[in-house]
Amino acid sequence: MSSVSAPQMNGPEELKRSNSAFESSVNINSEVEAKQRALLIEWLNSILPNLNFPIKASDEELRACLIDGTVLCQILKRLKPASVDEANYSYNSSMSRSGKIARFLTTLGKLGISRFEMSDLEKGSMKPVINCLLNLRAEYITGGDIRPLTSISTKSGSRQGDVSSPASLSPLFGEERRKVSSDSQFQRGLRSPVMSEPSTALLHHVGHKFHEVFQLKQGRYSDLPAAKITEMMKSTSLDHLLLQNAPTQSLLSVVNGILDESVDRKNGEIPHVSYRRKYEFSFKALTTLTVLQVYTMEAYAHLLPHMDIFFVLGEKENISSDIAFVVQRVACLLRKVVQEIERRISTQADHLRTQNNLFKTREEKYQSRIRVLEALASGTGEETEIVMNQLQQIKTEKSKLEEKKKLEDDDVAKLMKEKDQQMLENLALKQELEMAKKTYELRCLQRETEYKGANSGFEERIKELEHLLQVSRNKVRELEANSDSKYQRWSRKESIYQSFMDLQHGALRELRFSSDSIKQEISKAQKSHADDLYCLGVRLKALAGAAENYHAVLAENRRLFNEVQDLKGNIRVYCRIRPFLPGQTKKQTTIEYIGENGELIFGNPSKPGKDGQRMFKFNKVFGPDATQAEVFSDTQPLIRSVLDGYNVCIFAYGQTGSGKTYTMHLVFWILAICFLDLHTLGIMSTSQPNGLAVPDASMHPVTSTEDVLELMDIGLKNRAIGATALNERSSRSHSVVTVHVRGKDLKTGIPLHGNLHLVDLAGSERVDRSEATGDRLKEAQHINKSLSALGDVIFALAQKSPHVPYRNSKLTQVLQSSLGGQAKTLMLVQLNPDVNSYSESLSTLKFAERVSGVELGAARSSKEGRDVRELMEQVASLKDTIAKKDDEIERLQLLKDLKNVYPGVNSEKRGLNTFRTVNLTERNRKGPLDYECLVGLHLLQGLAKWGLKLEM
Ligand SMILES: Nc1ncnc2c1ncn2[C@@H]1O[C@H](COP(=O)(O)OP(=O)(O)OP(=O)(O)O)[C@@H](O)[C@H]1O
Repeated sequence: MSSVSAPQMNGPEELKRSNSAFESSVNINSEVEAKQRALLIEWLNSILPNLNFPIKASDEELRACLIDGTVLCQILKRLKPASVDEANYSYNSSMSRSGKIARFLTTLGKLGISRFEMSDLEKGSMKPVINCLLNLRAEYITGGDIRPLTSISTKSGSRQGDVSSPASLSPLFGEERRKVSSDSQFQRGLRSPVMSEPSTALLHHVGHKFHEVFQLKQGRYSDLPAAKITEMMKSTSLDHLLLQNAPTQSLLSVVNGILDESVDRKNGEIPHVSYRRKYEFSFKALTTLTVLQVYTMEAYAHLLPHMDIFFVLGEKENISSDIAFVVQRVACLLRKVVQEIERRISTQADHLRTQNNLFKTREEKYQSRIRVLEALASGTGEETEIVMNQLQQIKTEKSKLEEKKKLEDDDVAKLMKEKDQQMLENLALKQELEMAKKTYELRCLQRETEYKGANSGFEERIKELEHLLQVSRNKVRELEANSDSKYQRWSRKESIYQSFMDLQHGALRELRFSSDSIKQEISKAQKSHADDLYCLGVRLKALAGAAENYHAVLAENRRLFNEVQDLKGNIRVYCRIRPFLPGQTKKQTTIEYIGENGELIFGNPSKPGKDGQRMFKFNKVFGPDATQAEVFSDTQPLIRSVLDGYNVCIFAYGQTGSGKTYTMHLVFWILAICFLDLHTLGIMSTSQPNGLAVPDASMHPVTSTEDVLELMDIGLKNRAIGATALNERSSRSHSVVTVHVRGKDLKTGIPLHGNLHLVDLAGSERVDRSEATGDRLKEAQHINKSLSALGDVIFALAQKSPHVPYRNSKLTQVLQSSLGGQAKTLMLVQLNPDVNSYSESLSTLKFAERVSGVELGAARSSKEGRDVRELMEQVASLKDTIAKKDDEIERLQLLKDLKNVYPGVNSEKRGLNTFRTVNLTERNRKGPLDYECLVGLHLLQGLAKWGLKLEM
């Protein structure tokens, strides 16, 4: 550095030139870019003559030229045809744009030339593209002639006579033509009066150097020895520049170039925008060398923080030492520039001081001359005075001019200051504006994105809403149509209802009127009705009393009728119809009608109509629903007459399985005293001393119900029972229970003796139906024979035949006293309603009909001394009583008819039908006779105990 001579500053002229250079350097980058672009276009035109691209084309025009990749391919084809063959590519129109560009970039990569991105060619700044192509140019060109890229390594072999190369090579940079060429350009730039001109060349040159350095970093760096780098850095033209005593602005341009290159080559890793802005700002503001120093230092200070990036990259690629070297070299260069600038500033200061001294000396010289002239002037008289005056005038003018000049200088300085300040403010404002613009753009972008997002959402929403609106409009239309139609309907209905209401109101008025009149009528009717009701109540009371009497009279009538029957001596016949048994499936009945007064219509199912019907009449017919109690209540008076000393015989007759035992069962269990199994009896004697018709029969005194039951058990065990096809437990024998009652009339002391025969006959059966065989057949034949004998006896009695064949069977012998004497006889005819038993039932009914016609003669009690006349009188009085009762019945019948007209009177009927349980003990005490009849008492008490109710 000591060898560098001080720069020759030509005072204000140099300063003015510096100022203009500073101003022009504000646009240095754009100018540099324009020149680089022009250089590139010039080169392109030279290697591709057909291109003929305008030199002053803009970035965008250049982009349009290069973007389809064809020109790039042509460049490659021109520069490196081998690459086309190697890759076997054909650069023709069929290849896609991106394919061509990619190929170009690949080839660049192979050549170790830093590439641009595809996006750089498509949009944004074209600077990376231009730099890349300039690098390509720098790799091989010498003045528009093609140097094959394969010979890049042998740079010394490049052609002489490049347009850009100087005539003579610099002694410092003479090793490589390319470098010499660049350096020569630089030197030429230094000699140029325009400051920007050499700076462009310098920038390009220094940029090229840095490009090499950074290109090594990207690709071949590791292959390059450190010594080579040192050599490269040493070979920079900066030292030369300093040695050439280049203007300060040139130095600054060099620094600018170094910084630009370093920043550009950092691939955007360094925030060069802010750095450059600050740099430019400082650059523009530099009006003095002091400021220049500040700028340089600041630029350097800005560069330093980014240097660590080199180290980071270096560490990554194990090249830290080399990078560090590069950075140190850069720092060294910058330091040199700074030192040079400092030196020049101090030199300028010295120069200014020297000039100042010179001006002062000159001023003193002029002053002394003035003084000499004054002295001369004072000694010459008038002329002198005139001269003096003139001199004085000149002096005044001069001082005025000096003052004016001073003022103007002050004004100029002030204006300069203001101008600088204004510029600073402008820059600050521009910066702010830029920032604001960018922020605004960013916000605009954000807003636009948001707006787009929101807009699409809104559009969808609007569509939905429009759809909904449409739907709701349709609905509204429908609803309107509906409501219209409804409104019309309703208005029609309203008018109808209105007229209806009017009618109704009219009708209501009429109704009210008629209701009032009806109310009056009703109150009248109520009054008369109450009167009628009162009368009716009175009548009803009378009727109730009469009805009660009627039933009492009816009962009495029946009793009297029975008594008449008894007096007549007829055998009473009660018919009982068995219900269908649970197992019977065919439920076709032969019984067609059962009357209250003993009528029975028996029908033949095979002969429907009146032909198949036959009517029978008995004393009483019990239907299938009749209970045991009902049957017993009708037979009970007959049993009671035993206590009056009468002989009573009750026997059940009917086919097998028709219910004989069922009916007699209850009576047997209570009344039996002696139980004779006729089947086991031997020959009977009719005149036994004990009054029994059956020999071997024993008499057992009983004092309680238990005694009777015990005797019954013995009898049942002795009775022969067997199963037939018609009855599972068929009684295979006749059974007779005889109750002997002995008593005494307490008034007269006359002894009384009555017998009760309860006879359960064995069932009559058709042998073919009962499927009896063997012993059963013999039994059946025997039974049928005895029954037939009974039939013969009955027939003889009915015919009033002089001979009654009692002796034909044991049965008829046992029943002789009951059938032939003055006994009260009741035959219970049992019927099976099943149609299969039609013929048996018919013969049973015929037999019963014959029996009912048998007159046994008037029954007589054993009360001795009662003669016939007395009995006849009794009959006569009874007939009278009956006649009276008949009258009474007629009267009551009338009342009954009246009651049917007024059914409300029925509540009284219940009292008439009430059953009363017989208090036998009390009755016996009140009765005409007081019996020592324990058996009868127990018998009836037993009935009461079993809950039987007897209608009295
Ligand atoms: N009124 C009735 N109510 C309910 N079941 C009855 C009635 N009459 C008879 N039966 C039933 O019919 C079946 C036959 O009755 P029962 O043995 O009394 O006949 P039967 O005439 O004595 O026969 P058999 O001459 O063969 O001894 C029995 O199972 C009995 O319980």
